[in-house]
Amino acid sequence: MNATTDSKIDTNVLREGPERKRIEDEKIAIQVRDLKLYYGEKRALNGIDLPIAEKRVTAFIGPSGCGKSTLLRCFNRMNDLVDGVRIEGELSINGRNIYGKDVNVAELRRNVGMVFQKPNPFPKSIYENVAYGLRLQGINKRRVLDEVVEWALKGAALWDEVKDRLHDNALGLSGGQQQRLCIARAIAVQPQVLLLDEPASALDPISTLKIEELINELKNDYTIVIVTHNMQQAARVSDYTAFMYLGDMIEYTDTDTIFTNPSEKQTEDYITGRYG
Ligand SMILES: Nc1ncnc2c1ncn2[C@@H]1O[C@H](COP(=O)(O)OP(=O)(O)OP(=O)(O)O)[C@@H](O)[C@H]1O
Repeated sequence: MNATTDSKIDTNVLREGPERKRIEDEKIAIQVRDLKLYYGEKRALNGIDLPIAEKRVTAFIGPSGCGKSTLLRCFNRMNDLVDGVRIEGELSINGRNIYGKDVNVAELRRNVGMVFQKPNPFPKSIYENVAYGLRLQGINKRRVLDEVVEWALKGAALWDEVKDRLHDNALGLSGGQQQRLCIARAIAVQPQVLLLDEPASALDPISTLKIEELINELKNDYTIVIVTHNMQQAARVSDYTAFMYLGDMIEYTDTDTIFTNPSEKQTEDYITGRYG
């Protein structure tokens, strides 16, 4: 699947039926208010307002450099690790401002898992990759770990492929399997929110499909936010889509509407491949 050339949206992949989702009817898991982010002097996010619905998939789309990953990384304070970053505004998860003074960032990251573009398993066994977060929490009981490892690998649709080689090195898995392992590692600690930064961009079409099916399953239990360059993918997997441009949130609505009847010309130009 080509991330950049499939700009024509097959509307058959969009949900059918008269009911369109409305953010007003949703329980809001993450609230972003007037969020500004500066890398040194340069402003990368220009006052973003965005409610994110619980147990839904929200996609961020937009041309390269518009701030999608920067915004995603605000949700688990990954930007704290970048020198010279300054953030203004508010970002609450389940009603709690995650930039507040009393926030335990390690705990926040446990609660807000992240999967990156390039699969990044540790050079350890498949089993130990999944058990890693639990061991960090001091959980070492074999029986508990066995159960969670199996549950997470099943949740990530990888169990059947690896159950007979749990103690093999994770680096021996294919790229698509490694990415599902990273998803298993992320869900093993049972976060509430899962951030996916172009999780399928390095994968072949079959692995991509598996990841998309998995996202569909996972949204029963998790609030998912995904950055993708692939608009077919955004249309297939997400309930809500935000189109960003040069650090601004241009349009945010249900995915069906954004791909069939966007209200902003910039959105339309982007999804029809006129720029980006
Ligand atoms: N660590 C950093 N230091 C300085 N500027 C940065 C840093 N990371 C990102 N930027 C800048 O912030 C802006 C937004 O970048 P970001 O990576 O969030 O965009 P994006 O929409 O995710 O792009 P892409 O689709 O190419 O991944 C860009 O102008 C980028 O150059």
